[in-house]
Amino acid sequence: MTLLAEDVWFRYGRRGPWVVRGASLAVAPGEVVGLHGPSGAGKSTLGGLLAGLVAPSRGRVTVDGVPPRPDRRAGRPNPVQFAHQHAHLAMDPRWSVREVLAEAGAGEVPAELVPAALLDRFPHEISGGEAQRVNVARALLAGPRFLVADEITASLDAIGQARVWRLLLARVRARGIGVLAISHDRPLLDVVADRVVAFADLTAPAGAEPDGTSPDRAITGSW
Ligand SMILES: Nc1ncnc2c1ncn2[C@@H]1O[C@H](COP(=O)(O)OP(=O)(O)OP(=O)(O)O)[C@@H](O)[C@H]1O
Repeated sequence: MTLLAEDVWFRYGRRGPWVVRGASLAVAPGEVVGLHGPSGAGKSTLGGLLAGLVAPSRGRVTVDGVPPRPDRRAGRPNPVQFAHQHAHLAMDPRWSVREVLAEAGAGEVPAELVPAALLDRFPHEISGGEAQRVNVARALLAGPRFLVADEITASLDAIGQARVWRLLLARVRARGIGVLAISHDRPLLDVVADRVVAFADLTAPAGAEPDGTSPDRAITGSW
């Protein structure tokens, strides 16, 4: 079972600039792949495509040959879970942390990620770093085969980052979960990932646009 993007193109709206331009990428079970690139390059968009949150305009994203999506009839969550960069936005503000986690799945919640004192608080009552840890715990509770981890420790200090990654890596290695770790922090990726891919290296050459879109409208990293 491999998470696979094959010649994936994506743009927001029918006439927007291409944000993802012919990207191909594979994540194997148990592998941690780093995705590095400047702010605004399109890393989160590609992460969302790999998690099935949005569909490619062209190309395919598959897990074991089928697009990643939940199987609602069988009650199975999406095999590719997405831990969102903007953790607060990914939580229902009316739900306590306990409810957010219970909805994801049953199982032990690592206290190092979510201390018991946080469980009965609501999203607006926890910090950005705490919200990121709740989101990581939630993604793990869903029992994923793959995890897209989008800047999951950006709101944490260095010690907090190290703790979350140590715990996460131990769990994903034990369960054979493949991870796409997205960050603009290259030194962090060099430590946590088995290999690091530069977003720019996933970009098709100018002139390869499927419908002749002018290359100068393509986004290749805005900073
Ligand atoms: N929903 C949207 N509608 C229109 N454009 C969008 C949308 N989401 C993102 N974009 C644009 O797509 C481009 C890529 O955004 P994306 O969030 O994927 O980049 P990123 O590399 O993850 O950036 P960062 O590191 O700053 O999070 C940006 O120019 C952004 O403005």
